[in-house]
Amino acid sequence: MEAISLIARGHLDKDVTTVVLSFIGGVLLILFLYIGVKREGGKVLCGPTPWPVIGNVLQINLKKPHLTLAKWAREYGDVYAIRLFKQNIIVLSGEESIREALLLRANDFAGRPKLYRTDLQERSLHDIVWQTFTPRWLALRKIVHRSLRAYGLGLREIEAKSMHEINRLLDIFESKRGAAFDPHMEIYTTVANIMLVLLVGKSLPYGHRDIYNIKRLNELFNEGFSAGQSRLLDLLPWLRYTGIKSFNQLSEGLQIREDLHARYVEPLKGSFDPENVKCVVESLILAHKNTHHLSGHAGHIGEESIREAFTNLILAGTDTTFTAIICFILLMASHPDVQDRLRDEIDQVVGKDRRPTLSDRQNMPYMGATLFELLRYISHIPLAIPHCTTVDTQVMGYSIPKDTQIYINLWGLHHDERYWERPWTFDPSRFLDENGHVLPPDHATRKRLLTFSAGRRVCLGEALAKSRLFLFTSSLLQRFTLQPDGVLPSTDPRDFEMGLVLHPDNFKIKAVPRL
Ligand code: HEM
Repeated sequence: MEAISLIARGHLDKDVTTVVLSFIGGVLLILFLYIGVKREGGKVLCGPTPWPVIGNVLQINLKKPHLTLAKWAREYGDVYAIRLFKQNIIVLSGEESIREALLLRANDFAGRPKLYRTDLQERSLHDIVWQTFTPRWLALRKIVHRSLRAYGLGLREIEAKSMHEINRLLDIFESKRGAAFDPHMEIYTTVANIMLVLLVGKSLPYGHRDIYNIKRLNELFNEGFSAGQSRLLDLLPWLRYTGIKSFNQLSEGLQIREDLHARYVEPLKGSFDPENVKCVVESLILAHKNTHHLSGHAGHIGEESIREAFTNLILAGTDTTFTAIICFILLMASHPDVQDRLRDEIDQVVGKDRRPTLSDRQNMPYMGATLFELLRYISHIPLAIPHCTTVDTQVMGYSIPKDTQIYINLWGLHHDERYWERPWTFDPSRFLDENGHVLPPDHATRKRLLTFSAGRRVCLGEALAKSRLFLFTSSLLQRFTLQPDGVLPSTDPRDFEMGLVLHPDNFKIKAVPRL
């Protein structure tokens, strides 16, 4: 204060005046940014204090942002704010805040943020995953869901389409005769093939270049759309001129995607027969033709949407399930007690003379509990996909303005000590009651498991993913004992590599035949 009054009276020399004024300006700027982040109206939002200009960027582990966000949830609570450069993001971590946002205020939180990465080639205008909450998106999601149901979600369709591919995989495992091998590419091929059959009506031979192309595209988009380093491209789009890796990854991915469209989507338009629709892409072509008269309106399915839906589904439907199966194998090899108990259950319910079917699920509670625990423990889509508010709204008494970006911290929710005893222990029994039955869906523990998220943006492939996981895992353990080859990589998901989807390190396995 004394300095200010000296300046006002002109008693300080010019240099000192400049220093003092700069200091006061700096303090005011920090206060301004601080208040900007913390006070969104209503209750005052807490959060790590942002630095001037860059916000919290340097305080976050950009390789594993979910670890930092979970740590901050313990410090600042279930609703807190962070700032990345000039962008405010609200992080929801607790059960109450996530359920209120996604279920009670479903429409308010159903948007997707506008990001440089998803706006490239206007993809966010036509796809399911990144398009924001509009009547047009609703119409597209409804049609894709309906066609997934028709060509993939019915029990008979899934079983027929999946078991053919799974049997091919099991024969490859058998051919290894118990020797150690790396199962990643074989499993990836099987999962991708089930999606291809569903989407375009055909599968590819093992080793086909397009399986590698789909895998490469998945890797590129997985890194390119994570909440980690590649996020910088949204905040500072000019970085694309600096040769930044994430921009090159996106460009390469977009080219592979074009090539896949040309080889798998375009030919179906030529051979399309409206009387004999056999797969999801053909049913979208039919919807495109049937909605032609609505051109320019919400209900119209454009050509771009057919292509984008193909990309969304082949990517979302492959990497997520592939990673869950790989983690299952890794956990079985390191938890022989769980593996033995599962095999006993399979032997008892299915026996050895037939393959498991989806109708066996209801009689296999330990398998059900193990798959729930797998999805909780690995939480391999740790921050879901960013949401965005569509109107001025609130959660747990905190006011949140329209167009605010929201992170749904599933990782934090699934490893929160308030809800899960020993959250870093893999323990399927937490999903069983005292009689050995799987906890019912309305049990508090089940309601806290939100691996597929919830509400308007809930995963479109939840039923498909759960069915395929059951068929894969039960068929695998029916025929093989899974054993480690030497030292396995860490099974602790905190060590997994970050992307939109987390992955463990590669490993080899022995699949010793049982039958
Ligand atoms: C274990 C397997 C899977 C897991 C854990 C998983 C999880 C998720 C999660 C957390 C989201 C984000 C939801 C949100 O933003 O709140 C999501 C979205 C989505 N998933 Fe899955 N998923 C899996 C498998 C699949 C499969 C097999 C398909 C394909 C049929 C699929 C298609 C989608 C689509 C299209 C979206 C975007 C939905 C939208 O934005 O409206 N997923 N998934």
